[in-house]
Amino acid sequence: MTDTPGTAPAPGPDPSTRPVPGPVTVCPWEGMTGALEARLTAAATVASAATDAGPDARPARRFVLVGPMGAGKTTVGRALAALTGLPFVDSDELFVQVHGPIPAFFSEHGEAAFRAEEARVIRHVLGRPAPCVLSCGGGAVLHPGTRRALAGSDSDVVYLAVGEAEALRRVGGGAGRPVLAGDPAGTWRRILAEREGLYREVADLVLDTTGLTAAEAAWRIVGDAHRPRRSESHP
Ligand SMILES: Nc1ncnc2c1ncn2[C@@H]1O[C@H](COP(=O)(O)OP(=O)(O)OP(=O)(O)O)[C@@H](O)[C@H]1O
Ligand SMILES: O=C(O)C1=C[C@@H](O)[C@@H](O)[C@H](O)C1
Ligand SMILES: [Mg+2]
Repeated sequence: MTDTPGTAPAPGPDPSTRPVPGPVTVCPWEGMTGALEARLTAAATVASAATDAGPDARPARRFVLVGPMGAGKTTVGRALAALTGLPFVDSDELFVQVHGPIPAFFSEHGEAAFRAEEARVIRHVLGRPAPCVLSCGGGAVLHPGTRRALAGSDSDVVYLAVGEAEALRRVGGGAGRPVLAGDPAGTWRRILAEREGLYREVADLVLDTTGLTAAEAAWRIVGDAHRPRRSESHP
């Protein structure tokens, strides 16, 4: 922020030593005209061709995966994309492409700025009429705007659940996941308790991946996709 001419500068610490405040003010997603835009545009073209093909044509779906760290959203998402031929989008991977590593962003800007950016990229993807597999970050459902976007989107939202012991085996010591820093086991349990209701609230399908391979989980999701979606059964 700059000072208005004629206004005395606000008292406070030397600005050069102040930490950089969040949130980030530029919207980098709108400038992302590269691989993401190309993939979503191609997928939208396929969807509109399917819709034009006649009343019996079945447009491709969009799958959105939510759930806690270690549930396998990224891994199962890739397997599901390979199985269905849909483009794969991972909100954490997009975040890293734009902002660099998540732990560094957390320390510099804080969690609130991360959530705001995460919500922005998810809304950007959901705002397109493009079938795809979208894997969300573990805490994406915390943002009310993301929950609204999920409820209003024509997507199959899948809550990938996982038992605590298996999740902790999968995420190891929590490397690269700043919210688990310090006490991965205790923190994982606490945040699941805080978020479980939100995962269930947005989900059309709950799938426990404990003991399943990623490929098996992907097959189960596809097998379930003939069911009416939540938005269809509760208009
Ligand atoms: N079904 C599975 N069986 C065994 N290992 C798995 C399975 N799914 C994922 N994994 C492994 O667990 C680890 C975490 O998986 P992944 O990164 O997909 O989780 P995530 O839900 O995307 O987590 P985050 O919320 O942190 O992004 C990876 O090493 C992955 O290979
Ligand atoms: O559950 C969480 O809060 C997070 C999960 C990861 O996917 C990342 O989005 C980030 O590390 C935060
Ligand atoms: Mg992931």
